[in-house]
Amino acid sequence: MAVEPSTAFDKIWNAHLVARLDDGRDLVFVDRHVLQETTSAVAFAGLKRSGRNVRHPELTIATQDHIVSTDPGRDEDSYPGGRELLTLMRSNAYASRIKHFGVDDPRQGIVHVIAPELGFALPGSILACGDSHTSTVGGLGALGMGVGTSEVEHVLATQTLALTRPRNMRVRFEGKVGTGIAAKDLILRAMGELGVAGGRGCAVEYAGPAIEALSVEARLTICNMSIELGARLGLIAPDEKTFAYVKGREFAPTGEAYDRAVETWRRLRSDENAVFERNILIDCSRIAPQVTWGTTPEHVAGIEDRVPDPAGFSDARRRDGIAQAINYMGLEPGMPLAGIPIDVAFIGSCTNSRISDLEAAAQVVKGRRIAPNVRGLVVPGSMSVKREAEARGLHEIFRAAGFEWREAGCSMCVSINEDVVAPGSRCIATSNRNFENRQGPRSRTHLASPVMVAAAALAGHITDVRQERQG
Ligand SMILES: CC(C)[C@H](C(=O)O)[C@@H](O)C(=O)O
Ligand code: SF4
Repeated sequence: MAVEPSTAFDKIWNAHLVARLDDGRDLVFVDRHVLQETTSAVAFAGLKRSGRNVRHPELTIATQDHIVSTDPGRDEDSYPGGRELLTLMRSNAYASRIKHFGVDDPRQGIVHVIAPELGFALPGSILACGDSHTSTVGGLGALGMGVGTSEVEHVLATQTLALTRPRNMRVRFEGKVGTGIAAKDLILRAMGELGVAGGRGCAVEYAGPAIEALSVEARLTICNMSIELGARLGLIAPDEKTFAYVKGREFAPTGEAYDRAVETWRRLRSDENAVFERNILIDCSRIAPQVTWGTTPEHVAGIEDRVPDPAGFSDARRRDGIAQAINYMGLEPGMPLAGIPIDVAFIGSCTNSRISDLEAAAQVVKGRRIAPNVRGLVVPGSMSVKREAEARGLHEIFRAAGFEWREAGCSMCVSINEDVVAPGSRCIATSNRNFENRQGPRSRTHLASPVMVAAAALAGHITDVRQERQG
C-alpha cells in the first residue's frame, strides 16, 4: 500500500495523537512540560480547586526567569515585585515533586534556553510551556506548544493538550548568506516579507540550504520568532548536528536508548512530495543586517534602508499604522536607519542569549569601548551559558568594553522585572518584541542581531556591523 507523503510536522503530530475530539480538536500527548513563574500559579490553584494532582511530575521541570533579578549576587528576594510568584512556584513545585531550577540552582535560566540545553526538549517530542516562545525548541525538531494558563493546568492534570491541528507551511531560505548576516537577520527578513499574520494557524517548517547550514543554536533563534509570524509553532527537521547537540545532555537518552532514538529521529524529515498549504521562498543573497524601525517585528528593514514614508502607502490603515509607529519611535519618515542614536544596548532574551550569540557579540566589542552615553547589558540566557562564557573569558571582554555582565533571566526583554528602559529612551535589543511599552513605559525598541547590537553599542548609534568590523 502506498503511504501518503507527509511533512515532518505531520509525522510528529500523528505519533502523539490520543484522540480526535468531537469539537474538531486533536488530543495530543505531551512528552515534556516546562513551567515558568508567571503562568504556573493560577494553574496550580486550579488543580487544587478541582482536587486533582500532577499526573506526571517526572515529565515537568520549573524554572524562574521572568521576574527574577539579574543583578550579580541576586537571590529570590532581590526583586521585591517577583518575590510572591517565585516563592509560590517553588512551593507548588516541591509539593508536586516537580524539579525546580530556582535562582540558586546552576541549571536556572530562561525556559526556552534551558529546555534544549538540558536535553529536556528532544527531536520528535511535543513540549508544552505556558509561554508564547516555546516554539524555540522547534530548532531541535520538537513541536513547542506555547499555551495559556488553563492549558498549563490541563497538561499538569492529564499530560495531554486539546489543540486545533495547525496547517502545514514551509519557508525555504535559498541563496548564499552574506558575511555578518546572522540567523536573526534571516528570521527578521521573513518577518518583513510575511508580516505578523503570515503564519497564522500554521506549523512553519524552515528549510533550505541556508537553514541546513545553521548551527543548532542559530536554528533555535529562527524558530523562536515563529510566534511573531503569527504561527502556532515552527520547526526544523533534525539532522546529524541535532543528534550530536542532544547527546550527553542531562535529560537526553543515553547508550542504546540514544542510538534507538536517533534511528527514529532520522525519519522526521518531510517527504519529498509532502504537501504544504503555503510555500514561501526567501532569497538570502539579498539579506543585509536587519533592524526594526517600528512597533511590530514586521516593521523591519535592511541597515542600508530608511524609515518608510507613510505617504507612500495607499492603504489607509497601513499608512496610519506606520505613521503612528514612527511617531511613537520618535523618528522621521525617510531618515536613514544607520545613525539613529541609541541609549541602551541589550544582549539577551530567549532569542539570542546562547553561547554562540555572546561569542559573536564579544568578537565585535573585543578591545573596544561602548559609547559614553550608552548603557550596555549582557544577560546570558542561563547560568550554564554564563559559566561557559566565563570559562572562555567573554565576561572580561564585555566588562572591559563597559557592558554590565549580569545573571540569567528574561531581563530587559520584558518590563516585568527591574531591568527596564527609561521613558522615551531608545534601546537596540537582541530580543523578539518591540511593541509600545514592551521594555518599559514609553520605551523604544529596535530589534537586531547580537553583532548589530554590539556594533551599535560601540558607535552610540545604529550602524552596519560589516563596516564596524572593517574599520
Ligand atoms: C510572561 C509570558 C506569559 C510572556 C509570553 O508568553 O510570551 C513573555 O514571555 C513574553 O515574551 O511576553
Ligand atoms: S526572554 Fe522575553 S520573549 Fe523570551 S520568554 Fe522571557 S520575556 Fe518572553
